[in-house]
Amino acid sequence: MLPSPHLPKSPPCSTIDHFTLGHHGKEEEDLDGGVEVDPTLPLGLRREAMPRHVAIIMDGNRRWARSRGLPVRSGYEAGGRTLRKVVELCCKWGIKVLSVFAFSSDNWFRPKVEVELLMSLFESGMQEDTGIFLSFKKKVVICCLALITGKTSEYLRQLQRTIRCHSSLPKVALKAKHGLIEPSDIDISLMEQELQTNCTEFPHPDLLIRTSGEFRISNFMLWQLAYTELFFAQSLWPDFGEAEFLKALLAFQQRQRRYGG
Ligand SMILES: CC(C)=CCC/C(C)=C/CC/C(C)=C/COP(=O)(O)OP(=O)(O)O
Repeated sequence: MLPSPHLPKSPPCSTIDHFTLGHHGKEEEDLDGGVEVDPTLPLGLRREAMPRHVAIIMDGNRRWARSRGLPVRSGYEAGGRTLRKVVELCCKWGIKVLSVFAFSSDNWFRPKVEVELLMSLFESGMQEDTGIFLSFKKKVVICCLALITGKTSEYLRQLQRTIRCHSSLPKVALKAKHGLIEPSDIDISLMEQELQTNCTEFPHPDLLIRTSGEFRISNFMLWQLAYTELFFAQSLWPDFGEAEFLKALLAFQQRQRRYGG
């Protein structure tokens, strides 16, 4: 991965990279709560061709706020409301895993007040009874939580009954350093075993959506996105709604996936 021009050698502290929500394989049948899968899908959408894992770069929250003369806080809050709706739609339409790019290591260099605001949004988003992830109740898996400090980490510990936290960082380098594997053992299949998204049934996103008219994947899930179909939406994330989500899914269902073959 190319180093970010803005990123110093070590970020001020470890980071939430993304939230991945989804079923944890075999436990699926034991789970209760949450939004029921709707037996009927919107017109044109085919159940058998639904992406199992959708990833989203929720871009454009601050621009949304600025364009309305609102404080940045309002943009993130509106973005949070959009996420709640999208989580519900995923449950309803039978999308099993959703990953969202919530906070990248570069985001630590935003104004302190913004960082704190995002952290507090994550906390409220994870409230068991009211949070954004409620509709995935007892089905939530959070990957890539690396040593979050302070209140947020304490909060996450309390939620472990319903939310499974995975904080493992890639361990391949350490294994090699400690002589547990030879450098020549490091191949694609070994790297695949270490993916943090392996805590879900479907570690690789089928579809990536980025909002706000930007055509980049930035540093989001670079390994997992190798064969992912990309969809770029013009709307800013707070304006992204059911119609545009549907458009992305319909476009995905038209794609021919060849995986390089
Ligand atoms: C619980 C939970 C996961 C809540 C999610 C809250 C949320 C919408 C987070 C988005 C974070 C983020 C850094 C987005 C990038 O857009 P930007 O606003 O930086 O975009 P812009 O500056 O390009 O407009």
